[in-house]
Amino acid sequence: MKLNIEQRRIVELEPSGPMLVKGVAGSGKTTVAIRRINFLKDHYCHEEDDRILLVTYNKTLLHYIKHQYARMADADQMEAARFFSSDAEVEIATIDSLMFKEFKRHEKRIGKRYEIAKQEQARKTIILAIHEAKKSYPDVKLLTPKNSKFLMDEVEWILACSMNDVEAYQSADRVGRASGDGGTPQKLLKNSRLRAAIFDVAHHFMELLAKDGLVTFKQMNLLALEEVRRGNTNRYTHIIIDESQDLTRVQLEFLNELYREKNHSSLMFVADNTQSIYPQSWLGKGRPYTTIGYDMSGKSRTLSKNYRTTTEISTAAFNLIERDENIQSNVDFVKPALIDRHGHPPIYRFFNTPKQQAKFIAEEITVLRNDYELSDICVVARGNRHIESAAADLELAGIPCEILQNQNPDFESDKVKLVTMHSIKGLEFKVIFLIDLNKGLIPQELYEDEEDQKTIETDERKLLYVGMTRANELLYMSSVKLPSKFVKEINRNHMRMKKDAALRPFESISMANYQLTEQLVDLHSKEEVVRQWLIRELREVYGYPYELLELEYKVQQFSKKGYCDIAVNIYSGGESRPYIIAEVKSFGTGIEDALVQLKSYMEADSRAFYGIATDGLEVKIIDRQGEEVQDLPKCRSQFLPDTKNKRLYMNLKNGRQYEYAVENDVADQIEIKESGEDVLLQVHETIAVPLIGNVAAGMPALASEDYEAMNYLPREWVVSPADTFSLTVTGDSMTGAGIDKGDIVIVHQQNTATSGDIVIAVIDEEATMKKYMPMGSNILLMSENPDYEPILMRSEDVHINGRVIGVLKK
Ligand SMILES: Nc1ncnc2c1ncn2[C@@H]1O[C@H](COP(=O)(O)OP(=O)(O)OP(=O)(O)O)[C@@H](O)[C@H]1O
Repeated sequence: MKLNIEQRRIVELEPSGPMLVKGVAGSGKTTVAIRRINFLKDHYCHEEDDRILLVTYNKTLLHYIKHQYARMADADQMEAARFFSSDAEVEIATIDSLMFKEFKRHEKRIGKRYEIAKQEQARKTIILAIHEAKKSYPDVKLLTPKNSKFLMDEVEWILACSMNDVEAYQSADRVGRASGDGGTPQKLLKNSRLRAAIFDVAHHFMELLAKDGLVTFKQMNLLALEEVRRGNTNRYTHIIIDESQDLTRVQLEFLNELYREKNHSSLMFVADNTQSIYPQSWLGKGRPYTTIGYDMSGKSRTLSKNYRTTTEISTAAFNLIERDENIQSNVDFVKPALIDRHGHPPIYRFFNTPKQQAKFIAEEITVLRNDYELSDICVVARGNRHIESAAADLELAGIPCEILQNQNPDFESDKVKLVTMHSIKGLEFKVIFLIDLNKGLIPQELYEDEEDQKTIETDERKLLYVGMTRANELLYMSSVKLPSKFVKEINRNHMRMKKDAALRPFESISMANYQLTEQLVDLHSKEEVVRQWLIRELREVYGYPYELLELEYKVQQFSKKGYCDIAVNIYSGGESRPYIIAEVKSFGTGIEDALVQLKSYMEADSRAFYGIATDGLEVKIIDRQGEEVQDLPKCRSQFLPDTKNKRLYMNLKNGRQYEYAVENDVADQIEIKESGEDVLLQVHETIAVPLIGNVAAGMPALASEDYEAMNYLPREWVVSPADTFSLTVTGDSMTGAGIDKGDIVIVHQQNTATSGDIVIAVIDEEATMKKYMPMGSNILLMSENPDYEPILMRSEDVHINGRVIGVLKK
């Protein structure tokens, strides 16, 4: 892979202390971090004690990065220059393992062993701590076991941020907590009695745990920080911190202690705040780097091009976060730039039961095996429980799989991988199944207080964003029972119901927006909502106008009559006939019966080419042989009724006849063919000829704007556009010349005529159309209809108004 210019610049940047690389998901931040190791090793590790550390957030990412680094190292082996690189030590480790090591040193030094408190122990202890604090703060209402979750989170935050004294906590900005913006009072006011009470809870909590020889993870980190500050640990000349947006303040301070500042040293923070998914993260909440002692002005670089996912997947993922004010307003927010790589939009499916979801995944994977290795596929869920149950389902379906949290995962094993949304951060797979996107599961419903709940929803939204942006090529999303509100927020245009069909996922349509209601018998029937959704898809996605759709289409089956839910009628050879027929069932009730019905209708009326059966949840499209096909064809212009106004034009100037067609709503777009020919003649210029009345009415002044309509003709058909007008034929005296009542004659205004011309002549103030035959000083005006006698007039009694140069037949 060739790095882009900005990526290469970052890899090869001259070290000068702290720097920040921010970028969108998939922009190559980790790639750059890995490549930079070798660059630093080759050029900035010339002293004996120079060491490089790449820190990752979690174990899965660690294994993944080690796997990538090993691959890159293999490729690099071949480069001769690398034989001369330094032997500087490179360590790739998770932040937890680094801190745990230090914690162990701490234990050893003080000769005491701690036990990590289990969740249940911590929960019980916080309740005891609340009771203790209540003794000093009886007036603080929040101090009740009912709020133990809120208080536990706050205590954890105090520990994660190393708020050692109450003053520090009293003055801290509690970014990420309910701010009172929603009109409710802000709970955690600075310098408040409430904060003092919470700090007291934290104090009792730690004291109570200590009595039992217990510590929490956060306390363990504090002890590690204390230990590393003693200065007996090996330090690193270069530290690269991947996913730094997720670290707590204590973790960041710890890494700062591990950093050995030299003239050629560097400390690179790699971050994407849009992927900050932990409530206790420090920088990810938008805090400036100055809060940890670094001034990043002029020292940050941005990567905005997403190389990982297709434009379609990126667009849907971005749609999920773009409405969240908290995300958009973060100081380090970077808007993704899309690369021109297209693929399937995310496929979204909804299921009534977990079993249906499991069946769908297994079936889909079985088909995907034609194009993908099992190791390309990863199933992702919000929590461990769902991952475990999905793994069991896959095993049951005979699909080998492996949960990635396990020690030393083998990324290349021929097994489908399963992982939680938190652990998939930083990883990528060609195919991702995001399962159980259910109400209550994502966002988790943790707080009763609406404001508190809202604060965690931004992190939860980012978590789903992380999951969506892991897919290289295909992203499946699914819900069981009630869909997550996040899924409902993604614009339906960005998702599909099936991999190879253009149908968007089901969406319920309100009755006020029902279409073709004049054809409906029962607006309230359960099936109607599914039918209306399908009508909308046929209209908006496949382009079939409502005029082509017929509801309750009658199908004659021997002696029986059946009524098909929708027929899409198309026009062919001027005739209308069914092209697609559809059977719908009430939402989620299955499509087996619908398919049977559909097939019998298609057998009875063999004109339909395609059938579609759906219950809004499942969909099947079949051809007239009953075979399943991937998609319906889109509407083509030849399916529509002919909207052209076709007429015959008799050109009296050259004696030829033409087929004249004009689009109804674009009158100046005319098509001309010589009669009987297939080839369209080129019309270089059209002119508008006013229709100013009818023949019997004579000819009003041409200048009058009071004409009835315009007829457009090719310029070459007339002599002089300014002297040309047209009249509607009222009588039948010229039928023999092919000019009938209702036709339009095109007239060139002139006072003279030659023998045989058809003219508009005025006799006794009455206009008439006749054939002009001069006979000495007389003129014979002939009809082309044996019912009418020729009229012989003296020349001076006949006034010629114009000559008919063409006839536009009715
Ligand atoms: N210049 C490039 N050309 C082609 N592919 C690239 C380029 N840079 C990165 N990639 C690919 O894009 C994908 C994402 O890269 P990487 O994992 O480094 O991104 P990231 O910014 O760390 O993503 P995230 O923050 O979402 O974990 C990888 O498959 C990587 O190989």
